[in-house]
Amino acid sequence: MAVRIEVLKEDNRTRARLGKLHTPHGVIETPVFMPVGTQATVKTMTPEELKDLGAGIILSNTYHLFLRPGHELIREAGGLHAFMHWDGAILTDSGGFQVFSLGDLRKITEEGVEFRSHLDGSKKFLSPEIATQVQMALGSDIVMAFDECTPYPATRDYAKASLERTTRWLKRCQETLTTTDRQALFGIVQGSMYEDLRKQSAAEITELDLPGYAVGGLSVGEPKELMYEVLDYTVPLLPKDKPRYLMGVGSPDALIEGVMRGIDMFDCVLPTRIARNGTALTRYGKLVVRNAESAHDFSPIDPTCDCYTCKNYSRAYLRHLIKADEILGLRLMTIHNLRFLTNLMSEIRAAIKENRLPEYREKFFYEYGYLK
Ligand SMILES: Nc1cc(CSc2ncc[nH]2)c2nc(N)[nH]c(=O)c2c1
Repeated sequence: MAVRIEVLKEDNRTRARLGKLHTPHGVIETPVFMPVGTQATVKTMTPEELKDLGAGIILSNTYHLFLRPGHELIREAGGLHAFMHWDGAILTDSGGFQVFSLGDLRKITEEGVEFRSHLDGSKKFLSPEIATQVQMALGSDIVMAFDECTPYPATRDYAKASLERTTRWLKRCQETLTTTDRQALFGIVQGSMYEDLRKQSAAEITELDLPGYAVGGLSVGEPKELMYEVLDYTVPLLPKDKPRYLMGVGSPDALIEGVMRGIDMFDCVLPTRIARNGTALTRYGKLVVRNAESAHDFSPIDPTCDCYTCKNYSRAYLRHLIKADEILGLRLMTIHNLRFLTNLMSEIRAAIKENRLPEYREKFFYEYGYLK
């Protein structure tokens, strides 16, 4: 069954949409934040805990699983859903981004990318064909095209050559997929921070009439205001009847700003990563639980939060666990941060439904400390 979005409502004052993302592994309400499970696990969480937290779709990574344990082993296990005991939806990133940010990059050619594994330094090669075949072996519900995430900053010439190669690579991904699997392929718009290049990339990508489109090449170190500016002119170029996915975003404020600009899907490693080093997300801003100020604080991270951690544990205890490098600390902090984000997204969906998203943003930003 194809991946498709059912847009239930378009906000009357912003570009926000309320929708349902239909996938072979369930229907997910949008806008949605997708937890990241890079190595076939959302670190420290069992699939049952993820479901309890409200997660319906998670991300995993071609690059990592290709290197270890290998996609053939996962195919042998019956695919990624069976291998990791997750019956919700899975979106897999194509590996391009990770090669640039993780592997010891050797070189990019028209054929693909040669690199050295970050695990053992051995020479590896990923191409649009290989990245697509890996994702088919994993059996993911949403397959991301093999793209080059144009680094920031980039010259116009580099950005133009890069987006044009990404388009050629997308066509090779599409040719690799069978007709049925093509219904899972999302294209990725590049073009760095140049409006005319974003227009060109969007035109080339949307010509292929894919089931969904991602805005790539953002959240790569540029100022947030610049990211929002690029979204302002890029998102309207994407078809309204297809899901829009902003890759690698983000923090609570960026999630709200992205929804206002018409984004349906988000993912970011930060919430789970900062949880493991003792930082909690709250509606009042970030709380660094490991700091001394929490040592004698026997209140929960956030008294308004309904998560298992906030209902049963104090900041003092969490600080102790994190300082003592206790595994339970990693788990309790992750539970809180993921629940915070699923609650944030459901509050955003309610605000869209009730025509009060701009007011919700104002209130959130004021409480969160963004509007002094
Ligand atoms: N910022 C950003 C983040 C990611 C990783 S998204 C992700 N993969 C695994 C977890 N999360 C990107 N991935 C691709 N393929 N292209 C991009 O332009 C891009 C940009």
